Amino acid sequence: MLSTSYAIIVFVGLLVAWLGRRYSAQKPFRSLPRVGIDPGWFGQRRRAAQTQFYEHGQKLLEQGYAEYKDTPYMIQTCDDERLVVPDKFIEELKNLPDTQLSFKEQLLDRFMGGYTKMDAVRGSDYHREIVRGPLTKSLGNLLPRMKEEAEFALDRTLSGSSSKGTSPWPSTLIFDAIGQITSRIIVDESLSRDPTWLETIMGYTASVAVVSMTMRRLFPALRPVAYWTMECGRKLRADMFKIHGFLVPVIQARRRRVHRGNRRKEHGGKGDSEGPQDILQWLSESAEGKDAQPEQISLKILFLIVAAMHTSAITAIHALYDLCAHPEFIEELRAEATSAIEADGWSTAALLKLPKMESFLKESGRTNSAGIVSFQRHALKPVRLSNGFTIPAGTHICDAADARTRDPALYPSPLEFQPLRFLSPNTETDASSLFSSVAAGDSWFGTGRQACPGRWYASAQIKLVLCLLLLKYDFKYPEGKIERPKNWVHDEKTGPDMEQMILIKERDGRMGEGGGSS
Ligand code: HEM
Repeated sequence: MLSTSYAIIVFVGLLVAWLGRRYSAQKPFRSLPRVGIDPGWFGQRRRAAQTQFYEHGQKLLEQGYAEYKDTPYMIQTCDDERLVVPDKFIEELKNLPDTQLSFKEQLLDRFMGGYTKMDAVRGSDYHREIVRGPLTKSLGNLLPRMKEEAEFALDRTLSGSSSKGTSPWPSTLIFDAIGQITSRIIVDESLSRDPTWLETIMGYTASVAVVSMTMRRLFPALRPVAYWTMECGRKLRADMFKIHGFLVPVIQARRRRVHRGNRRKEHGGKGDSEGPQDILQWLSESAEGKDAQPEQISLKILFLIVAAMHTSAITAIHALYDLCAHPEFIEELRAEATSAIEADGWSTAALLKLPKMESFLKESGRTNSAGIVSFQRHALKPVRLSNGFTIPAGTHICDAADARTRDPALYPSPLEFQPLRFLSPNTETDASSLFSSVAAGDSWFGTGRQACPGRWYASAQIKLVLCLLLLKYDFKYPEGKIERPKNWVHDEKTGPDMEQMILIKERDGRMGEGGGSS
């Protein structure tokens, strides 16, 4: 009897504490408007609200964008509740330090960093600094290598499928080219062309996506069990294990080489000349303490693979689809690329003389959002907005980037694809007209201080692949297909239809037209 009363008292105490926590967590947002179904005080309508967002998130955010220009509003997404911040406030937030508004923390949260091991980048920024520093600064030196890999991969994919009498999927063609370039930039050794390594790094991002999506929908207490028992968890662990198995011996061998060189120098001999110029080396040289352990370096490479590969490939696939849908523009871009490369060779200088391509890529980015929200940040400290509202610590914020791209006040005739919409008369001096620029606030690469540090590399890589395609190949949709395929939208993600065919042949006619059809 006594123990029953005791249990009831404990239960009521816990319930009151839980209600108190929920009340104080939700209180700051109660005065704000909301779009979509309210999940309710006890989360009793959360499932319905999540399903609504999964199916109609894009429409809901369009509604929010139209109705709330001056006030932040709440929305239940497929995982947490978000505070959507209208454009008006982004200027005041975009340059806050990541100790206050953190891109990384929200990313690790959404991508289940503890399970996917992406949390290896928590607590240090070597990965970001390597990309922003040595990678970007070395672009000029890296370009010949990038071109070699792109040509190798395009040729491999096209000759492979032409020998089977088929056309490759454009998505396969682009993923192979981007994957091969990135592979060599990560590790400039024969490993970069090893088929098992390539297959593993290319499949790894998909494994991360599946695990994080699966885990996010599970009750937190069930996640550890799911991670160890579900097929997607097993696949992710196997991918990571294989990638470590490839990278760790390379890191160790390089360190042994440096060590031997240093000993030779100590004894008056000659040390080794400069080490390889690749991401693995830059990370190994700059990381300190625990971060310098080979497994930790390998985990940081895994993070960069997720950040770099899929994003770049999807951007290039969109661009290819948009080009096929605007064949009249192909000749214009081809002429521009031809004259830039005739003048400066295959160099970064040439890639900066493509004003039409820059505008075209920006328009392709505008009309094919990377996701329906952007500027995703986790508030680590409270932030006071100019309208007096304080964003509490712990809030996940975002902006309605996709809805913004169709705002006629910002983009006249927003539903029309205008390849030269962003053309600037002075591309060479007007950095904001470049695809890599985040100055105008409408970039694929994010906003402000924590915008993508890989954007210069990504832009060079995509322009390189497009130039190669334009100069060496003719491509078009199969007969009867005029418009580009519609993008899919689920949850907060969108992407191109991966199964659209295009016909592609070498321009000198050596390679026969593939047999793909729509
Ligand atoms: C077209 C390809 C790419 C797109 C569209 C893209 C997009 C983005 C976006 C939107 C962000 C978040 C920025 C924000 O919210 O303001 C980001 C962050 C990041 N990106 Fe990219 N990215 C691309 C390619 C790359 C490449 C090639 C690399 C590396 C070589 C890279 C490395 C990173 C890293 C390390 C971060 C995290 C930065 C941080 O922790 O503050 N990205 N990217």
